[in-house]
Order: sequence, then C-alpha cells, then structure tokens
Amino acid sequence: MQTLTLPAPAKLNLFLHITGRRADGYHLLQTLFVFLDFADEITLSVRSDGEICRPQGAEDVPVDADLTVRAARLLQQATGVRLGVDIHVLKRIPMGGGLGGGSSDAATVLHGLNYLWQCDLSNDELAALGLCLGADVPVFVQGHAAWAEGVGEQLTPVDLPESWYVVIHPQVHVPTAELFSASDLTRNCPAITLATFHGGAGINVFQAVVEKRYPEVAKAISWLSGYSHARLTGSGSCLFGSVSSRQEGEIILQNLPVEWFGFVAKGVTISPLQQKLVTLPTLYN
Ligand SMILES: C[C@](O)(CO)[C@H](O)COP(=O)(O)OP(=O)(O)OC[C@H]1O[C@@H](n2ccc(N)nc2=O)[C@H](O)[C@@H]1O
Ligand SMILES: Nc1ncnc2c1ncn2[C@@H]1O[C@H](COP(=O)(O)OP(=O)(O)OP(=O)(O)O)[C@@H](O)[C@H]1O
Repeated sequence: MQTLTLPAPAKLNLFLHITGRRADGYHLLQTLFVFLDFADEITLSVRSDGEICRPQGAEDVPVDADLTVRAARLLQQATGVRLGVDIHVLKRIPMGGGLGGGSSDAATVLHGLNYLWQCDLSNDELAALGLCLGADVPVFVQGHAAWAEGVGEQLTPVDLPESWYVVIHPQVHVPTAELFSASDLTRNCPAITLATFHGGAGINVFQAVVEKRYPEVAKAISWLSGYSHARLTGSGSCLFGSVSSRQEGEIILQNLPVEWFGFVAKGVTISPLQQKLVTLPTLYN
C-alpha cells in the first residue's frame, strides 16, 4: 500500500482590497498571499477498491463536506482513476480563521493523489480543479507567494523577504460568506500595485466590518497593536503582526490572554508543501 504524508500550510493575506464584483456575485480582490511554516498534516494511503474514506479529520466537519474528500472525488472524476484513498487529516490550523486551512488541505490532497495515483496533471490543471472547491485553493496548489487578483485565482509569483509573524486566533469563528455579503464592506478600492504596497499602502477591508460585529476580534487587534502593526488575515478571525524573530514573537505570546490561541510562524515564499513535493522520488508503473 502506497502511503504519503504531506504538509498543508496556512496562509496570510498581507493586505486585502475589494475592487469590484463579478456578475455572479463573487468579489474581485487584490491581495498578497504568503505561506506560513505552520501546517496541518495529511496522510494519504491508496486503496485499490476506489473508495474515498476519511478515517481521521476535524470532528465538526462531516466526511462528505470535508474539502479533502471533495478534492479526492473531484480528481477521481476528472481523471477516471479507479483507485481510492484513506485520508487522515491532522488539524492544527484554526478553522474559519482566515488562514485558509480547508483550502490548503484540499490543495495538498490534489497534489498528493496526483502523485500517488500517477495522474500526471500539471500545476495549472490542478489549480483549475482546485478553483471549483474554493477561491483560495489555486494559490496553495501553485505553492509560491503571490500577488492575486480576480477572485484570488489570477496569481503573479512574488519573492518576499523571510519574515516572522505572531498569529492570534481569538477563538471566534467568522463565516467568510457572511462577511462578503456585509452591506458596510468597502467594495470599490482603487487598484494598487506591489510597489505601492511596499510603500505602505494596503489594508484589509474586512477588518472594520469584523471589528464592528465581533468585539472579541476588536479586543485582540487592540491587544496585539501594543506590540506590532496588527492586521486581519482573510475575512478573519485571525490577526497577525510582524516581528523581527521567533524569540520576539514568543516573548509577546507569554502575555497572551488565556482565552485566545496564538503561535509564531515564519513567512515563506515557497510553501512547505512545494518544498516537500520536489523531494519525492519519481514513481514508475
Ligand atoms: C477571504 C479569502 O480567504 C482571501 O484569501 C478568500 O477570498 C476566501 O476564499 P475561500 O474561503 O476559498 O472562499 P470560497 O469558499 O470560494 O467562498 C465562500 C463564499 O465567500 C464569497 N466570496 C468568496 C470569494 C470571493 N472572491 N468573493 C466572494 O464573494 C462567496 O459568497 C462564497 O460563497
Ligand atoms: N479539511 C477542512 N479543514 C477545515 N475546514 C474545512 C475542511 N473541510 C471543510 N471545511 C469547512 O470550511 C470552513 C472554513 O474553513 P477554513 O479553515 O478553510 O476557513 P478559513 O481559514 O476562514 O478560510 P479562508 O481564509 O479560505 O476563508 C470550515 O468552517 C469547515 O466547515
């Protein structure tokens, strides 16, 4: 039985603007994605009977709704492969926190099964499949920090300097769809460039909306602002601030109120998944 264990890293949106809306209601974004060296862990074991099972995963995510299972089914349908898989998901990334955990899990399953099932799809083909599962999946498939436009699928790879972040989860679940439909969300940001972002431009348009609706998140942002420039990632509820080293981040976390969860992570240009994939040996029939 072929078994493979791969990371499914978290992401941060270093800024997030909404520039318009598509006819189908989806929002047009500008954002900058960076990966973290903080990840879920997914173990895939090939089954010869074609079944797709999830013996281990997030307790509150039903098997049929799990993005890992949906990703496996999608790849099976798209390629006609007759093999199946047991999917073990070890969750570390807080769910519904704007860290993209579910999307990342899906991207890791697409890559892992593309390898184990020997489907031989390209990164672009996997990213196109991934987009059917969620707007954040393509960047995790491509595995390179990126400037993103469209709904997040038009990606331009960007090399970012290595950096450290304190990430706080205020233990509040913020549903992405609800935030995107908020009437007070700013949807007409003027387009900016990477150069203007590096010059200091760029906010997260969800931040004001989330702070108003979720006082605990506002409290956490105010707390972290005492140490660093605190910003929301995605549609929240996680927030992050950049720090100069892991040690500086750990010192800040010593004062973290007990009701919140926090961790320090390195921001990386090449995703931990991509780093692992290039070390895998070629499989022969
Ligand atoms: C906020 C971000 O995390 C930023 O990276 C993403 O834009 C959200 O990506 P995601 O979680 O993969 O979102 P999806 O699962 O594709 O969409 C969830 C819901 O959010 C809304 N949605 C999402 C993305 C987008 N560009 N416009 C939207 O209006 C839609 O109502 C959709 O039904
Ligand atoms: N494998 C999975 N891991 C986490 N959530 C999953 C998974 N499969 C399905 N979901 C569902 O997706 C929802 C959003 O999860 P996720 O952790 O990706 O949110 P998020 O970090 O806010 O994502 P984003 O930043 O892409 O909006 C969860 O509340 C859960 O119901």
